[in-house]
Amino acid sequence: MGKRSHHDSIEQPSKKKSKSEKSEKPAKASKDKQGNGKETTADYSDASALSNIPQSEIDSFLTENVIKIADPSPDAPQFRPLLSFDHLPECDAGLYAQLKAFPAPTPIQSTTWPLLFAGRDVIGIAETGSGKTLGFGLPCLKKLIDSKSSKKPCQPRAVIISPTRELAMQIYDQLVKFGTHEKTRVTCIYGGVGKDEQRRALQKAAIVVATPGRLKDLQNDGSIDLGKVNYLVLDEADRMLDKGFEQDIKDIVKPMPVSRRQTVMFTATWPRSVRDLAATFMQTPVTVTIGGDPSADPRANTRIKQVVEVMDGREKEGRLVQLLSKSQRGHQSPEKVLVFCLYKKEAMRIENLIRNKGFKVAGIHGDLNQSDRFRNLDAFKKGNATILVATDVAARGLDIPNVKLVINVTFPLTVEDYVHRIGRTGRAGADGHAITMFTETDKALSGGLINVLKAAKQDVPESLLKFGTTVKKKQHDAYGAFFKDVDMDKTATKITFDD
Ligand SMILES: Nc1ncnc2c1ncn2[C@@H]1O[C@H](COP(=O)(O)OP(=O)(O)OP(=O)(O)O)[C@@H](O)[C@H]1O
Repeated sequence: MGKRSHHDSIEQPSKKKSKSEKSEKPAKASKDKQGNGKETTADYSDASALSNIPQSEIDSFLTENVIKIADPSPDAPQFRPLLSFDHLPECDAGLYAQLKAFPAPTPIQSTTWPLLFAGRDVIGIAETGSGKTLGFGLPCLKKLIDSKSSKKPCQPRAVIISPTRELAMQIYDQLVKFGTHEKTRVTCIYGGVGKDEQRRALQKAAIVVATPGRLKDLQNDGSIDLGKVNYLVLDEADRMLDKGFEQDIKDIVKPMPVSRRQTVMFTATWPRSVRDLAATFMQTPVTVTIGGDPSADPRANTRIKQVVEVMDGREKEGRLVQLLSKSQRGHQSPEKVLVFCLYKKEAMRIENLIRNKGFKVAGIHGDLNQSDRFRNLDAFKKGNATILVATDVAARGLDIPNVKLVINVTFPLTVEDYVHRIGRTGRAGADGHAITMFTETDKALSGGLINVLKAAKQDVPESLLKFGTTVKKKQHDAYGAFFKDVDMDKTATKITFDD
């Protein structure tokens, strides 16, 4: 059987056979145009150990992991997913040393790595906690290590943009951990702290991880020149493309050369509302989806047990204390619990309530200064505080070990945000548990929530069904950007984005 026939099981344009299918030669991306109008310097082909694997094994891998690869370039070379770290292309500088801690690439890594090594633009959609950071991070480091680029000051080659400061730091930490030899060439810039040290670090940075506001600031005052960027990542891409960030992203991307830039977008949720805008930043991107149809409703990680409790708003605090007592006092060591609120003022009130009940609690929201935000998150990571009360600033991307339970005290503004919030538990193959308090004021989102529950084969309570199953076409232009239209806390302040 021809080695390319695995495309039968994945979404591909049917018009023509690719060049590699016709020749039956191993697929290879080179300095040639790739059928997508882009010049790349990538040189990638399947490793011989990978080429020798029977096609049936590749097909089983794609089917079992429900992997879809949609490539709009029929003539572009196609590659096999990497089934093992042994299938990675050669690279100097011990880039792969830290991978020994893991048994194998996760499906999103297996499938997107070859495409990224080959220089393609990629949209990667996979459940929360499935290793997307290394999915875009490892090819980024490899590109840097392989390049013989000059080390001009303040002209980074790669930019990774993240919606929050904590997530930017987490991505930075991962890159430094894997790219030990390049660590001095990676830097992280975000708002809420001084600019001078960041300007100094930019002098030798080849990879910059950043939040959009501070990156734009430093770009505007001439501290950074993005004209040589050839690898751009939007992590949490749907958030980065929503109305709250759209203009910043457009401004940041403007000086980056289109023809040589590889653009990469990763997320767990990919609503229709951002897809057209995404296309304007990319050139014939390959869309890789793990675990389901990208056009369906947002999908939660199926290892998370989701429970929705419909109640009156006045019952929430009593129920919260009850749940926390069970998780903190019924065990030898208290479980780590993440409690989500919608508003900053609400988060502060709930944090005080929990503290007054004698639990070890910390908080994270936009009204805290940055050092408090980092300190409190760290206390939770280390277990010095076993409960963290957060706004949606902690909903996306944060990889906190051993969070056993997520409690949503107030439902978020979108079902996508719900999927990200509960995704703070059940990471990297672990099981998780999420309990959501749902009131009549949230009923506009009942249809979307019901679909998320059903898709993950979770129980849907009768009391939730009563609110209706209709899904509104468009919920909000910007997740978390608006004041919720509910008079539950008059002093609550709007959730703002990070700079
Ligand atoms: N190949 C692998 N095998 C096992 N664990 C892995 C592998 N790659 C990464 N991980 C671990 O999985 C955890 C989750 O990874 P990561 O934070 O990248 O998830 P994510 O998909 O970006 O999640 P989110 O959608 O919430 O941002 C991390 O602790 C990471 O170290």
